[in-house]
Amino acid sequence: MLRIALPNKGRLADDARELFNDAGLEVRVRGDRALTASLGGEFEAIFVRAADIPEFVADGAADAGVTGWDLVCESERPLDALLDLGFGRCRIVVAAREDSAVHTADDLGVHDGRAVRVATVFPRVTTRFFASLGREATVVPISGAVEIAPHLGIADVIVDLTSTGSTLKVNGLREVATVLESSARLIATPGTMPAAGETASDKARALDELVAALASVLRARDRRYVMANVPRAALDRVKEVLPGISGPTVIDIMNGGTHVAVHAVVAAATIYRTIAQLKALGGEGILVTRIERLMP
Ligand SMILES: Nc1ncnc2c1ncn2[C@@H]1O[C@H](COP(=O)(O)OP(=O)(O)OP(=O)(O)O)[C@@H](O)[C@H]1O
Ligand SMILES: O=P(O)(O)OC[C@H]1O[C@H](OP(=O)(O)OP(=O)(O)O)[C@H](O)[C@@H]1O
Ligand SMILES: [Mg+2]
Repeated sequence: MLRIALPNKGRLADDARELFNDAGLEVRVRGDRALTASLGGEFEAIFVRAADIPEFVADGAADAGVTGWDLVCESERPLDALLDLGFGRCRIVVAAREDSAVHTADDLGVHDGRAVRVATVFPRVTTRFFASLGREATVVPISGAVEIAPHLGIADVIVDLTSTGSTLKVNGLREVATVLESSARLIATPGTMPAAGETASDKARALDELVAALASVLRARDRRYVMANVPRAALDRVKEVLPGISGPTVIDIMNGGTHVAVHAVVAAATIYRTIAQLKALGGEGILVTRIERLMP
């Protein structure tokens, strides 16, 4: 049995569950407050706080887990990061009061004759960041609502998460420097994956299957399957528009005359341009669909 720690609530919980469902590992919980669930086959989930997941996985209480890279870094535990899951994108930043004299990392020196005071829920990441700048800092550990600290006079700056920037703005704070870029990761207990030449244990094989299943869903998410009827005479130029994985599939159309059908996997981000280019080349009956999974 491979035990996977998933966030029980908060920013990462819904996306993690959706990803596992899409990968065919359906989270079947016995009610809202259940702490464990079967994911089918040899997988089971435990639901815990995102901040505790690095510890649980490092200790082997769970074999794998989904949590933020920020929390993995803060834990300072050795962990195998197996996949960037693409959601929970945010940054840990240094922020100062809008009316303060701190504008860039260069201004993070001595304040009123003493080291800068930094309020944060990330004391270790913060300590490492200031050490990397060669600056002294006094870390003021706080467990939440950090944004208020500079206004209470208990800190000069904060180190906290931001994504849209609206929380900083609402609290009269200005971003000064980026400390870390974060997103959700699949992590595993070190040593679970077999090294080259080692025979895989049942756990290692299950973990390998999990990584392959999640990766195939992530790969599919930013791609689309395009089908179109195009003039045979334009095929060379169509191939430039539809590179596909190994070039587009070209299919004869019954009574298609001068037209053939082309199918290809393309980038979702530029699909609007692909469609416009196909149209410009005489493409008709253009159809775009989502892909559930994509294995290279
Ligand atoms: N604004 C955000 N945008 C994107 N991802 C975020 C954002 N805030 C947090 N995250 C990610 O989600 C993780 C968990 O944050 P979340 O807010 O769910 O819990 P928490 O505030 O740390 O703890 P709790 O609410 O359980 O006390 C963070 O460590 C980070 O990786
Ligand atoms: O840049 P923004 O888009 O405004 O996001 C940043 C905010 O999001 C997180 O808090 P969250 O909303 O998770 O609330 P919490 O403090 O209860 O964790 C984080 O701690 C920031 O306060
Ligand atoms: Mg939060």
